Amino acid sequence: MTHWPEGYGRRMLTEVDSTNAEAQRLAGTLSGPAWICALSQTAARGRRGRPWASPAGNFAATLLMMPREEARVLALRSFVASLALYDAFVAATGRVDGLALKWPNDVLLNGGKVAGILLESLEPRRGSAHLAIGIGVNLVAAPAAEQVEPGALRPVSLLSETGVGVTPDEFLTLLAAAYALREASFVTYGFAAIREAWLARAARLGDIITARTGTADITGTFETVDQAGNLVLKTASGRQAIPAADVFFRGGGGDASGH
Ligand SMILES: O=C(O)CCCC[C@@H]1SC[C@@H]2NC(=O)N[C@@H]21
Repeated sequence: MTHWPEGYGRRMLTEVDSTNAEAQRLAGTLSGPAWICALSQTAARGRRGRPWASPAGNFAATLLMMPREEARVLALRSFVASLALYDAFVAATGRVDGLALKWPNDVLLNGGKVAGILLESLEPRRGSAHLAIGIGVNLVAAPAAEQVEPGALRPVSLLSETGVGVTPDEFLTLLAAAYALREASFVTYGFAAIREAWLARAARLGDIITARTGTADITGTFETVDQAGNLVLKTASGRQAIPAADVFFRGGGGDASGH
């Protein structure tokens, strides 16, 4: 049986516009990290201003934290959180088959996107910056493939891919426990251990992929993720370290690392 981790608060909401928006409203009022979970969201947001479908039965939560760190260290929580998500899926299903991580922080199941993360840093309140790690998981339902942009991976749900039914409440406990462990590792040992574990679960490492940065499409061999969390591609014009982009796989399908 998984226990709720010590030191983390928990708020369960029936409905909210967005748990990240709620985190923003709560920033400065909490004395420690807290999970804000909602059974449904009416205005959930995804990365790059995209909407995120958040029907009842799926998981929606934001971890609000206030670590006293520089922005570049805060941003590495993207990897801490995606690893914890991976761990939570393993705990929920009892298997690693078909699970993989896609840079920067998506979780893939059987080549489709089953979970996404939206990391937002919030204006400093009472002296310390806040970080909102918003996590959405398609536990029971996923949008139709036509609803995502061309070339993006097909959305999948945990239920449709594995037959495993998990409630948002159960998933929150698994995720909070997994996150607390990965966070402790990050704080104690730094990014190196997180990076290594993340790379061992990475989808398409060594393959040719395309990173769309907003100003350019960069295609090259996915070599690694560097110490700063950048995606490193070996391209025809040399090695490029990319801090932010959407990644596209050839053929769109995207397989799993099978770690
Ligand atoms: O685009 C992505 O892949 C990130 C999706 C993040 C969605 C989650 S659901 C909980 C939290 N609240 C939001 O409004 N967004 C995040």
